[in-house]
Amino acid sequence: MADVWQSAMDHAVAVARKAGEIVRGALKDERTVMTKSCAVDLVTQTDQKVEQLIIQSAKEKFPTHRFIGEESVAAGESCILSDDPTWIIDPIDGTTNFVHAFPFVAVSIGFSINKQVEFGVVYSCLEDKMFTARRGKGAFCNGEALQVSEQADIHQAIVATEFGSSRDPAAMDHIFRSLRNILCLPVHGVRGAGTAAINMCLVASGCVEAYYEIGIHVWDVAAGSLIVSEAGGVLMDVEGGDMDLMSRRIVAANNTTIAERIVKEIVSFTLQRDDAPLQS
Ligand SMILES: O=P(O)(O)OC(CO)CO
Ligand SMILES: [Mg+2]
Ligand SMILES: [Mg+2]
Repeated sequence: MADVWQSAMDHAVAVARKAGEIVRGALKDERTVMTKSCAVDLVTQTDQKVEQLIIQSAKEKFPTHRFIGEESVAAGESCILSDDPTWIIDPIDGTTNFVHAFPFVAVSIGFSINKQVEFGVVYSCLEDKMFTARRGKGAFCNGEALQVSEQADIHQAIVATEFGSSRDPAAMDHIFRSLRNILCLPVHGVRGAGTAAINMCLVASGCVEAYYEIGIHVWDVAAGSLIVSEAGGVLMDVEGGDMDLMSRRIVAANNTTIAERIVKEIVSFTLQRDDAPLQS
C-alpha cells in the first residue's frame, strides 16, 4: 500500500532545513525583539516569517490539512487538535536562545492524525542536526538511528528541565521545589538547552535520561514526543499516567523506572490547557 504520509514528512524535512537556513541567516543581523504574554515571552519577525513559510508551503501541497502554529495561535487562531491530519509547528523553539545567539535553536514540526503524532521533525539549526521519527519506524539524527540511555538508576542520571517564561510566584515556588527535590536525590546533574524540542532530542540521543517541564505548549513537544518514544523512551504526565499533548505538562524519559521516580519528586500544578476556549 502506498505510504500516504511519507510525502508530507519529506516536505516537513525539506521545509525545516530551509527554515533553518533563514534562522542562521537572521543571526547575522540585528534581531528586533517583541514580547507576547509577558516581558520574557519573546518573539521576533523571524519566528513569524518561518511559520508563514512552513504553513504556506505545506498548504499548497496539502490543502485539506489543518495547522496549529505557535505564532498563528498568538495572533488569535484557535488551537484545537482534531482527528484531521494536522501540522503542529514551532517555527523557532528557543526564541530566547535565538535572540541571544545561544547556540540551541530548533524548528519543530509534528504531524498528527486522529490526535496521534504520525511523524516528528526537529531541526537543530546551529548544530545542523536533523532529528526525525515516524510512528513505528524509529527515530534518527542525520540518518543515524537513535536509542535512549539504558540507565535505570536515577542517581546516575542527568535530568533536563527549564524554568519557562512565567514569573508567577506560586508557579516559581513549585518549579524550584521540584528542582530541589530532583537535584538532591541526588542526580548527577540538571541541564537545560533552552528549547523543549532539543531537550527531548537529548533524551532520544541518550545524552540525558529525562526531561520534564510544566508550561510547555503542544507545538514545543509534538515532534519531540514521537522522537523520544521511537528511540525507545517513554512519555508521562507529571502526575503519572498518560501524557496529554494539550495539557502543557510532560515527562519524557529513557524508561518507566526513571520517569516514575521523577514524577514522585515533581510538585505539580495545572495551567490553562492549549485547547481551552478562547477568552472573549
Ligand atoms: O522558544 P519558544 O518556542 O517560545 O519555546 C520555549 C518554551 O515555550 C522553549 O522550548
Ligand atoms: Mg517553543
Ligand atoms: Mg517558538
